[in-house]
Amino acid sequence: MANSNRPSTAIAHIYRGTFVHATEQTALQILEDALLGVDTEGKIAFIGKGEELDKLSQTFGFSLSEVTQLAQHEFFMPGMVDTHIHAPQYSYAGTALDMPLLQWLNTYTFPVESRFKDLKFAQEVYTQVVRRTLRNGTTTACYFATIHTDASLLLGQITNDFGQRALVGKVCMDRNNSVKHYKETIQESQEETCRFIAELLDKKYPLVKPVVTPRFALSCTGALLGQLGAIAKNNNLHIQSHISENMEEVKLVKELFPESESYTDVYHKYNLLTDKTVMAHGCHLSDEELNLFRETGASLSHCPNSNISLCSGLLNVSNVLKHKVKLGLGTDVAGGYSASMLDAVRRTLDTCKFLTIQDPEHHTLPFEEVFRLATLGGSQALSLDNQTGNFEVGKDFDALRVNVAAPGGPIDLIQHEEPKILLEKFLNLGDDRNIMEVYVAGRRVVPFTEQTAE
Ligand SMILES: O=c1[nH]c(=O)c2nc[nH]c2[nH]1
Ligand SMILES: [Zn+2]
Repeated sequence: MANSNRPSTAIAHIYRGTFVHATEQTALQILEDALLGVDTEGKIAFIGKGEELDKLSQTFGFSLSEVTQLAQHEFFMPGMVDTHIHAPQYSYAGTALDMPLLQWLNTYTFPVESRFKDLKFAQEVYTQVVRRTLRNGTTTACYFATIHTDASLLLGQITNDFGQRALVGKVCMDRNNSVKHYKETIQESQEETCRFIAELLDKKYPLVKPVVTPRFALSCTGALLGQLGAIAKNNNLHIQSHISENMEEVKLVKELFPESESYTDVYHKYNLLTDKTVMAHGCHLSDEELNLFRETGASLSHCPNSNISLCSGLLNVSNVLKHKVKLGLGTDVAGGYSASMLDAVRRTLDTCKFLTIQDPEHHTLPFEEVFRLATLGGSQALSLDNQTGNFEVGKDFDALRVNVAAPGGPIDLIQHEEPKILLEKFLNLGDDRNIMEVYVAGRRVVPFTEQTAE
């Protein structure tokens, strides 16, 4: 039986072939010889079996010649969701990985981010990061920008122009003892956040939304955290920040906020933990703190490349999932040196294995579960799972057309592999050469068009 609704809008595209995705019930569902229809609004109109072609074509009013057939080693998978990435830090990605977090921020990050007052520089870096992430299969990204409102608005414009789904945050910080010119007064931070939200919403970009972004507890006074919690609540907005990334940071937060029971409690007190909150890292959270995440509906972004590169810690993903906390993956450019979500998948698997080496009782995640985290898990972590994350009728068609045997690509196929093996090979060995096309809300955004080409 085809899973179909009565058509309300016309069908724009029909694809036939293998589709792989995650669902609530199963980490990897494989649909072989499936038919998927996308309507003119970019939504999935039906998913059926190849043998139902005649019936579907009558119901939905398309002709058989409109069907695009995937080749033998091709499949569609949902676009990947990068739940945590710093767009300005792309300017030094792949360098500056020789210090722990707080020294790294003071030495590299703050001086570079302060340059984004310059809109020309911002335009250059932000265009590159959006192009690079899209080409690597990130259909949704949750971005930190910098404290500069106009440059942050520019990032919103660029994601919209390229057709990437995005949450964009103007960073808020009214504390910075080391790079004194890179901070705001509490009043500036509050007023500029309101201006950023109003101006971005005013643009009515269909896929781009603002996210309230206190950098982390050490960069903000309690008063600012409280104001940002109120702004998010009054406007029903997403919230993003960092939590419990490295031990020195956790210790300093305790000293700075002695009235709070834990790092998580600091954010909770200021109404910053909601079901639209995503917190990066969480490597050193206690079980009680994880319970508070679950109770509030807040989620975590696992950023394994960054956790390893800055020697911050190893997140125990199994324990997070055991506590039923929503979890996605993040590249955390540039603490993480790679802007590719395929790297985040691999480093997630590596981190599990490090933990298993340390403790053979530790349960290593199967690759299927990590695939789910990179797609559906990320959409849930960003509370966007009613729009994206998998192939369900009514969701937007956010998808990657993968050819595991792409000519000139990095994968040699020795045998006729089944779809599950093709996906495993792509996740472990593939790169952008295997991603033939990227779709966001039904629109093909890679290869780039004349408008989005250099
Ligand atoms: O990985 C990180 N990158 C950052 O830019 C940052 N700021 C606060 N905490 C942070 N952690
Ligand atoms: Zn970060």
